[in-house]
Amino acid sequence: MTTAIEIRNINKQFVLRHTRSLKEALVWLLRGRKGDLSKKFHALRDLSIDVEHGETVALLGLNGSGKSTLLKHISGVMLPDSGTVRTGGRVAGLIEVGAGFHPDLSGRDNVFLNGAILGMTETQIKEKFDSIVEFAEIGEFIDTEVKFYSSGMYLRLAFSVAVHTDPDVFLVDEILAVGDEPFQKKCLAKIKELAAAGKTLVVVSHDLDLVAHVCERGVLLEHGRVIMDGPVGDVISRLRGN
Ligand SMILES: Nc1ncnc2c1ncn2[C@@H]1O[C@H](COP(=O)(O)OP(=O)(O)OP(=O)(O)O)[C@@H](O)[C@H]1O
Repeated sequence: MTTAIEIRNINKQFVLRHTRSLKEALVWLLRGRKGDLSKKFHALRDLSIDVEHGETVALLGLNGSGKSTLLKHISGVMLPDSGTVRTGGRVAGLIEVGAGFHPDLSGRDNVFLNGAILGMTETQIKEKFDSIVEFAEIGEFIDTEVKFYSSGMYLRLAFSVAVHTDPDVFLVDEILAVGDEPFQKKCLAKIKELAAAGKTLVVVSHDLDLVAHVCERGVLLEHGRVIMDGPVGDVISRLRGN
């Protein structure tokens, strides 16, 4: 196996904007703007992790532990303040449902837009278009502007485009939550099909039974650090406090 994702010592801080009183702002100005009026929050701390091609990894942890932030770094939509992120092969997936979709364009146009963003050529998208629409079960709504879609319809189309890009690394963030049950089952079957075909999966979900079903490896985050990395069952047991 070769490395699909190589993350070395990444750090990410967010600026927390606080509303300051006029007095505080005045004192800050009179002191020559010394210090920082905003506070910083360390979301990822010196985090390193390697994922081999074909591994299925669940990112686990309590709310705010940094799972989604880490996934955004793997996808490249976020850059670390320091450290490096390297990925091998095509990376696709669902991180924020609807990201990469333009609300004023139809579903059809968005398939072409999103497909292109995910690295497909126009010919490839044309070839797969019918299959994308069929999987999404969007039917006649494909020519409706996506701003009129329900969150489930967004998810269906976005998921369908992502799986049709033939990704080497597939990222999934808590997306199945907005789909109805039959579609969740269909997505899950597709995700397992990708895993069986040797694709690399990184999944963020609070549905521990689901991740135990889909992933073999678990990575537990706490305050932006990896505190456990091992078989998913062991990591889930720790998370559940067993
Ligand atoms: N763009 C941002 N600006 C400021 N703070 C942010 C931003 N994105 C994330 N954070 C903060 O970073 C921390 C980690 O967020 P993240 O979404 O990665 O957590 P998570 O483990 O995925 O949580 P959850 O289980 O609730 O989805 C949180 O405290 C969050 O408020």
